[in-house]
Amino acid sequence: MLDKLFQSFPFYLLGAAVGLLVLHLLYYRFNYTDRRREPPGPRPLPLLGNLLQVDPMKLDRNLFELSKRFGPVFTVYFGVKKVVVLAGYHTVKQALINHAEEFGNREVTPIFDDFTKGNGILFTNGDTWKEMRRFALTTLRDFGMGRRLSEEKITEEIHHLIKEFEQYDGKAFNNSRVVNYAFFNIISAIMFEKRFEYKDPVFQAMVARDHNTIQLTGSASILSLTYNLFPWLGPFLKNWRKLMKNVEDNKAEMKHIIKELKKTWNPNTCRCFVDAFLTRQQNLEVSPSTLLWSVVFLLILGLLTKSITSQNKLKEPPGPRPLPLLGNLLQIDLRRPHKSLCELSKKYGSVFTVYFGTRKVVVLAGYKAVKEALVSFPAEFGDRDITPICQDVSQGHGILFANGDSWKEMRRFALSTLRDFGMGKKLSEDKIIEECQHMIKAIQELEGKPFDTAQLVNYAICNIITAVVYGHRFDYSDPYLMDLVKRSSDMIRLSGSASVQLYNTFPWLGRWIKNRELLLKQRDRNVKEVGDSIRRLKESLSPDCCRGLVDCFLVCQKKEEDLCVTNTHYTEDNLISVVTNLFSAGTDTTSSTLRWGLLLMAKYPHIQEKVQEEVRRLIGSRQVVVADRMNLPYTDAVVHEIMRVANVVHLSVPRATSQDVTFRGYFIKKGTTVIPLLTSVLADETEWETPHTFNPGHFLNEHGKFVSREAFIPFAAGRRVCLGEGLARMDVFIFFTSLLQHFRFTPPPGVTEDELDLTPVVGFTRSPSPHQLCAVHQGGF
Ligand code: HEM
Repeated sequence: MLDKLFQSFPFYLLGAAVGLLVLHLLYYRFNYTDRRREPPGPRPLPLLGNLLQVDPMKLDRNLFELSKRFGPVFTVYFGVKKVVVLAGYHTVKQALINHAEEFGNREVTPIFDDFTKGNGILFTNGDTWKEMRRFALTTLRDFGMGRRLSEEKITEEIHHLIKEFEQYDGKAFNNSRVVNYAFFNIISAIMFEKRFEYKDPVFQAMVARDHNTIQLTGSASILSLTYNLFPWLGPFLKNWRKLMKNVEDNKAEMKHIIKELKKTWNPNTCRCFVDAFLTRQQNLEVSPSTLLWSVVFLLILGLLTKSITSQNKLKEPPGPRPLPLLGNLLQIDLRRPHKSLCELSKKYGSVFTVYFGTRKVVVLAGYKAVKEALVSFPAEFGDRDITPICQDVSQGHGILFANGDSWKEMRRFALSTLRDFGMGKKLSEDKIIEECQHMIKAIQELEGKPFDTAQLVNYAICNIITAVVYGHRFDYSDPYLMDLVKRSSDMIRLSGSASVQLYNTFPWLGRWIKNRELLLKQRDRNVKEVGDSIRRLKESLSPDCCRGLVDCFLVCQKKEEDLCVTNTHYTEDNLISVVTNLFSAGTDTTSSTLRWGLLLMAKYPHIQEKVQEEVRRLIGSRQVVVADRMNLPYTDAVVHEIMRVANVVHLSVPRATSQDVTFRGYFIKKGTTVIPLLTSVLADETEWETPHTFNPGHFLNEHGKFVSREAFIPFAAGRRVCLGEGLARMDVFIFFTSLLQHFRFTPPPGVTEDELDLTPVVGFTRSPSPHQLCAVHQGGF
C-alpha cells in the first residue's frame, strides 16, 4: 500500500517541489552571503524575491522610493531574477556614457526573444544589432528624421487628423484611436511610402493589434511576473497566446506590403525604408526576417513613443516658430494686430499660438471656434487676461480688468443697476432721446459747415453714461465733460498704443515707456475727479431716491456696513473702478460706432437715401423710439451692418483660461492669454456673403425683412459678454436714425465720396481716422 503511494505521480511531484524549494533556499543563502560585495537592496524572499515590495504595475514609482533608501545603485529581485537599478542623473549618465561598453547590451527577456528571435534592433545584441542600427540610422536620416521630407509627411498627416477631429464638431470623443492612426501612418510613410485611410479596416486591425501588443507586453502576467520568470508557462497563459497571434498577424500584413513593394522596387530609386533595405539586401544578402522585424519594431516603437509623449505632453495649438525673447513680434504688426492674426489663422487654423515676446497667446479665429469657446466653455475661457498695464491701472478692482468674486459681485451689481437706470427701460430711452435732441440742436447751429464728428458724438454718448452713473448730464461746453471725454479717449488710445503693447510684453521696460507714464497720470486724474464726484453725491444722498449707479452703490455699501459684512466688495476702490470702466468701455466704443455710421452714409449716399426714404415713409417727423426698430427693417439692417464693419473691439477684450482646458483637440494651460479674434468672426468668409464690403443685404432676406445673423457678435459672447450691449444698441439705433431724419451727411466741399478714407485708427478700439463731414439740414422731414 505504502509502496504504491510512494510510486504514485503526485508523490513524485511533491518530492520534486520540496527538493526545488530546499535548493532554492540554499541558493539564496550562498547568494546572500555573496551579496555584501554587490549593490545593496531590500532582502528578497525565496522564489518571490522582492515582488511584495515592487508592484510591477507601479514599477517606476516603487523603484524610485527604494532608491531613496538604498542609494543610486541597488539590487532588487523580480522573483529569482536579479536586477540592478541605476537611479539619478549622475549615476545613469556615468553608467551609460563612461561605461558605455559594459552597460551597452540589451536585456532580452523571454517575451522579447519570442518576438524577435534574435532579429531587428530593439531586442538584439552583437553584430546583427550593430549592423541593423547603423543601417536604420542612415536610412532614417535620408527618409525620415530631421529632414524636410519627414516634416512634410508629418504635416500632411496632421491635416488628416484635423479633418478627423473636425467631424466631431467640438463634441467629446476619445482621441486615442485616431491619434494612434496618425502616428502609425507617419512611420508607415517612412517605412513603405504609404499612408492608410483611417477607415481602412485592414489598417484599423493592424493598429489595434499593435496597440494591444504594447498593453499585453506591459501586463503583469506577461512582462514582470509569470512569463518572464517562468517562460515554460507561456502556452498556458492567455495573454501570451494573444500576443503571439497579434505579432504573427501583423507580420503577415507587413510581409504582404513588402511583397507588393518588391514588385515595383527599383534599386536606383529608393522610395522608402523598405526599398533601401532591399537594395542593401541585394548587395549584402541581409536576411528578410531581419527586415520584417526592423519594420515591426519601428512601428511598435512609433506607437510606444506616442503613448508616452501623449501622456506627458498634450498637443498644444500650432503656430509660427517663435524667436528667443522676441517670440513672433516680427510677424505681427503691432499697429494692426488683428490683420496679422487673421493672416496667421489662414495658415495655422482656428486655434493657434503666437508669442508676443515671451508671452504666449492662444488666438481663436472664425465664428465657430470663437463661439464654441466662449459659449460652450464659459468657465474655462471666462477669466479676463490682466496685462501688466491693466494691473497698473485697475489693480484688480472694477469689472473690465478683474476676476474672481469681486468681479462677479461688481458685474452683478452693475448689470442690475443698468437695467434699472439704463438698458431696455423707458427711463434710459428718455435720456437717450433728450441727449439726441441736444445733439441735433448743436449740429443745426453749425449750419451745414464741415465739422469733426468726434467731439460732438463723444460728448453726447458720454452724457448718456453720466446720466446713468451720476443721474445728470453736462452742457457740451462744461469743462468737466470735456475733460472726462478727453481722459476716457486718451486712456483707450494710450492703452492700445504699440509702445504700451511692448510694455505688456516686456514689463521691465516700464519706466522707459512714455505712454505708460501718461496713462498712469490719467488714471490718477480719474481717481481724483471720480472720487470728488462721488463725495459730492454722497453729501446729498437720499437712500429712497437713487439718482444713478453711484447712489445705488453707496446704498449697498451702507447696507453691508450696517450688517458688519467683512470682506465686502462695496469698497471705494471698486466704485471708482466701476465708474471709470463704464466711461472707458462705453464712450469710445459707442461713439466710434456712430461715427463709422455717419462716415459710411456720406461715402455711400444711395444707402443713406434708402434709410431716409424708409424713415420718412414710416415715421415721418415724429421722434424715433426703440420700438420703431421692428418697423424699419432696412434701417435696422444698416445699423447692424455698421456695427459689423466698424468692428470697434477688433481683438475683443482678451480673456485668460481659468483652468487647464482641451479645446478642439489642443491643450491650453490654465492662465494662458486667449484672444477671441472678433475681426475674424465679423468678416468670416464662411459666414458672410461679402465679408469685406459694406452690404446691409447681410441682414435682409429676399422679401426685404430683417434677419439676424448668428455670426454677428460685436459684443462677444459668454459670461463676460459686453455689459453695456443693450444700452449701446439703443444708443446707436436712436442716434443714427434721428440724425438721418434731420440731416443728410456729405463729404466736406472739395472732397468726393470716393476720397472719404475708411482707414481706421487702431488702438484698443478701431475708430475712424480724423475727418470732417457736413450735416445738411432736412427739416426733420
Ligand atoms: C458699440 C458699443 C460697444 C461694443 C462694440 C462693445 C464691445 C465689448 C466687448 C467685445 C467686450 C468684451 C466682452 C468679452 O470679454 O467677452 C466688452 C466688455 C465690456 N463692455 Fe462693452 N461694448 C460696447 C459698449 C459698451 C457700453 C455702452 C458699456 C457700458 C455702459 C460697456 C461696458 C462694458 C464692460 C463693463 C465690459 C467688461 C465686461 C466684463 O469683463 O465682465 N460696453 N464690450
